[in-house]
Amino acid sequence: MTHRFIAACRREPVDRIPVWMMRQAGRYQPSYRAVRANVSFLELCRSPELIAQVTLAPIDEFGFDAAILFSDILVHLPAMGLDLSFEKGEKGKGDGGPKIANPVRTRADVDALKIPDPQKDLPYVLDGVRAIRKGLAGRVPLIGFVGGPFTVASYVVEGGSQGFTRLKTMLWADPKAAHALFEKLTQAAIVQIQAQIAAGAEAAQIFESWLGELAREDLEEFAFPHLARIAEAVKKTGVPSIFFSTGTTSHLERIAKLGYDVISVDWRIPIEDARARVPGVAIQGNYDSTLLLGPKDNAVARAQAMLRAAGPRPGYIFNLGHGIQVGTPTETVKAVVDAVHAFTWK
Ligand SMILES: Cc1c2[nH]c(c1CCC(=O)O)Cc1[nH]c(c(CCC(=O)O)c1C)Cc1[nH]c(c(CCC(=O)O)c1C)Cc1[nH]c(c(C)c1CCC(=O)O)C2
Repeated sequence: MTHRFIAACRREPVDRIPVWMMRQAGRYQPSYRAVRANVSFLELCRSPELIAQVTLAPIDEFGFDAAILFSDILVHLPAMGLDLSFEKGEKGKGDGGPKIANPVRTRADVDALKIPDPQKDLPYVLDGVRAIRKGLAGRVPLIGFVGGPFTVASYVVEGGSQGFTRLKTMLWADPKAAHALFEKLTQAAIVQIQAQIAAGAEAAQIFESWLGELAREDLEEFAFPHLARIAEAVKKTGVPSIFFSTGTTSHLERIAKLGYDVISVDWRIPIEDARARVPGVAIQGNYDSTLLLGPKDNAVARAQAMLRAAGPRPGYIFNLGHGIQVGTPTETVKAVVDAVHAFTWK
């Protein structure tokens, strides 16, 4: 029988509303922090056994309807020739953000980038996918993922989480270099997502988190053509595709034409508006993750209100508008997941 998460991606009727949460494996969980006490973030991403362990933990703990591969949108950068590390954050707060010691600034830097070979360069990701599928034993589907070209480029050009000014300046000052960079990052995304699917991923999410930084004409020139190619590549494999971004709901109708089965929206749009504006795709979202930091009863009530607003029409997946935050109480996550599963319109 088709699982309710896959059914919702395809806009088919479901027995209960499927729910998962972006970053559902992470530092808000004591079990994750225990694993990270002994290994760095990149060591964790490179161990198939640990990948499987941390991916499965939130499924067992909260009963989510989908698992998401534990990895990162930047894991392939060393294979492209970039010196990636995750900085140590403040003591007791885990690692800080990503750092790239040799960021891409010129056309020559772009030309030097290699396209990764997932079998050779990222075997631990694919072994991780296989280990997760084994551990899941068919309980819920596994989502594979890659970063979108604009979002990955922002780290590659800025050298870390330092905004978008350098990358956007490159668009105007050297558009040929920018196009060449997006082209390489698109190819890298396609080979990775295809390899994850071949290894057993049953859906694919594209994290284009920072797309809302671009104006419409720049989206048309530098982003949408690449994102449509990634959608096309996933479509050929037969698994459902999910497109995630933030700050982009003013372009929702256009994004719905990129070829993805599901569009993940943030909390800046009422969920009923998102569903009404693009009835030809499934919608995922759009709960404000900060609500999970507040009182549990309010978090549950707001989840129920969102479901009422989303309405009974097939093609809806409960998720957050962006990732779950450090400090989120696990009891609140459990209460919200249970409330989604208990919800009916009758
Ligand atoms: C922008 C981005 C990155 N990585 C990712 C994105 C896009 C999604 C988004 O917008 O939130 C994607 C990502 N990163 C991670 C996942 C795992 C799957 C999941 O549970 O959703 C996914 C899907 C684990 C992670 N990726 C990272 C962590 C924290 C690392 C730790 O354990 O200390 C996790 C669990 C580190 C990371 N990785 C990245 C940054 C900026 C940081 C530092 C910020 C932070 O610490 O939260 C790059």
